[in-house]
Amino acid sequence: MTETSEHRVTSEVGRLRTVLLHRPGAELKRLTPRNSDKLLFDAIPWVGRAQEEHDAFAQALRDRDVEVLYLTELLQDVLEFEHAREQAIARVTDDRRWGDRLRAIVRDHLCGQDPEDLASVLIAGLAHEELKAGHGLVYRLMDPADFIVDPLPSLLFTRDSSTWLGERVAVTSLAMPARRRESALTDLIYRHHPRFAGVERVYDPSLEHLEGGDVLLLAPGVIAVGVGERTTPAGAERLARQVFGAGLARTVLAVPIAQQRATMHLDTICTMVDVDAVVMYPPVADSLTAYTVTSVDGEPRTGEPRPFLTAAAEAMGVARLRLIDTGLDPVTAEREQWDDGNNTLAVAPRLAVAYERNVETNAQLEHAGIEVIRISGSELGSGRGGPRCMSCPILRDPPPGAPTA
Ligand SMILES: NC(=[NH2+])NCCC[C@H](N)C(=O)O
Repeated sequence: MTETSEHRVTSEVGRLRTVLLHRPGAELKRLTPRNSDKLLFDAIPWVGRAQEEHDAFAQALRDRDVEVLYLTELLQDVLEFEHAREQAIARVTDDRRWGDRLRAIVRDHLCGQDPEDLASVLIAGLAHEELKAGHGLVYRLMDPADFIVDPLPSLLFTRDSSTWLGERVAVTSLAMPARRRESALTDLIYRHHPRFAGVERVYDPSLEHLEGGDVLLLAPGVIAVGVGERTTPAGAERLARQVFGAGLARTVLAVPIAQQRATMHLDTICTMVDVDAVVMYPPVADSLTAYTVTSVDGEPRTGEPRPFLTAAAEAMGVARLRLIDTGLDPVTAEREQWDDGNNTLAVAPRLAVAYERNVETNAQLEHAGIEVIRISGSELGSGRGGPRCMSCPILRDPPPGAPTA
């Protein structure tokens, strides 16, 4: 592809032009106190309000001339194509819990659906009572509160199931069982949607676990990858091998993070708001380390661990990375980190979307010269994700040259 490519992302902060979002829908209505843990939500969201909040988020982006693509619409588009429908149905019916009889019934049910209804099952799942499955053993012995097809409430966080590196898409390999099927949908979209015809891949769901929330494009050619609850060391090593092979990066920084829910991805503790500035959770700012991985004849070579901020600045070719703290005091910092105060989405250098509730962090950002576009996220945040998690940038302008002093 050329200069005029419609898909290219080389940094976290270059002017955002196109983004993929998922407007939450019926899949959130599936959440109950019984299943929310397994489905990775910390509270039961008020769905109508979550949709309003999401619409306001999308509008804030459009107001800054960002093109917003919706995952559901792209999925419905591709489900018009027979071969894409077949793949989608084959993938969703490949479930060992079912047995042949239930599988045949589900397949029949799905084959009769139009693209809208099929997309809806693929995203919101299929409840026991929604299928008239006759008297087969598997169906009858199933707990009626269980799903035949599990819903995907975390699809809202489009950052994780695919991520763009240069002109290539990485369709990721999600670690949590509740989310694995998400990348079957992004895979389908990138494989069949005319908008993405000819796009090459740099990662695939069959590879080692890697989630987009762990991947930060610190600067053109420099990628940080969090290694923790979601991305494994093998996933980071594989990513390095893939990006070196494709000529997409010269340095990958593997950054170990605590294997906890609060820090499930690197972007829960650190996001970029300028070419040389990050908002970061203070308790980790000094302790975070990075293993610098470089390419020696195409093979990843790993150096000794060093402080993340030093290793990052050096790889990026800046004198230092400016640090903006989450919160003011340790307790506020912990609360605001939990509520995704670190999880900002840069629309351009020094212009970022953030949840309004993180009052202290947003004040710190403004104090440091960052313009903050505040959105409400009381319901959206119940799945533990902020503006960065909820967005997959597809096109950004190249970032302006990073200052060297
Ligand atoms: N990039 C992120 N931080 N994504 C947040 C994902 C939240 C989602 N409920 C999960 O637990 O997987």
